[in-house]
Amino acid sequence: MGFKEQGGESEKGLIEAVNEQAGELIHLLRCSRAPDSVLAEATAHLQAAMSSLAPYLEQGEGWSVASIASDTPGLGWLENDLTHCMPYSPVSGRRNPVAPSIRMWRDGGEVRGEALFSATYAGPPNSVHGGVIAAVFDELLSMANVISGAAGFTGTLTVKYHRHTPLQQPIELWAVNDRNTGRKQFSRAEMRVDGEVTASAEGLFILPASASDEP
Ligand SMILES: CC(C)(COP(=O)(O)OP(=O)(O)OC[C@H]1O[C@@H](n2cnc3c(N)ncnc32)[C@H](O)[C@@H]1OP(=O)(O)O)[C@@H](O)C(=O)NCCC(=O)NCCSC(=O)Cc1ccccc1
Repeated sequence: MGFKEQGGESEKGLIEAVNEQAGELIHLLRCSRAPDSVLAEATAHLQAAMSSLAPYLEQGEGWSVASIASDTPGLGWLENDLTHCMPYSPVSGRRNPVAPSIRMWRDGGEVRGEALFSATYAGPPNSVHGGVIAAVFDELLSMANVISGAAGFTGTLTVKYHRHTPLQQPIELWAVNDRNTGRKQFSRAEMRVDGEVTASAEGLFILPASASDEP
């Protein structure tokens, strides 16, 4: 996988803006208790929006089937925005409305970031769903691999849930690639709240035997 560095700010075009709005829509659907008349009105608006978009649905091979951006020249990632190379990711993609609010950046040989989970991602009361936490770790560990020079497939992901990870509070993200041995990549990551670890993870990622199998 040939990631290359790019300079400048990532452009937030209409595609990212409309996805941000759709994310807010998901939040409103998940958290509001609107009367039937309002739900019917909202449904009509949504059907109109779906009718507008449907003719532009892409099928088969192409950018829409991968979280990695084949429409981003060179699969570029930015030092201050590691999610740039996976805009369609369900975990961090700004062109995917199901993704929670996540930023990740490079800090030397480590990945740092911040996440804020709305009630859309709730599991236990006031807490982030454990499966969502695992998904974020998968992405975070992958980013630690990316900045080490290559990203393999997740082979084994081990998550330890130390305490509840709260909703609606900034969650500090951290990850590092410890070592690469042959085709194996070993990485660690943590989520912290006010400096306290709420969850940690270890990942063993496997680089493909041939370049044609790259993730
Ligand atoms: C590629 C591989 C993981 C391994 O297959 P092969 O290449 O044929 O492996 P081979 O048999 O040649 O063994 C080589 C060495 O590796 C070891 N080893 C092998 N497997 C495991 C293991 N599971 N766990 C631990 N170790 C394992 C094995 O013992 C051997 O060790 P040895 O040399 O004897 O010491 C394959 O099973 C697969 O595709 N799985 C599905 C992966 C998948 O779907 N993941 C989720 C989606 S990706 C994602 O989400 C990340 C992402 C996010 C965003 C964007 C981008 C990425």
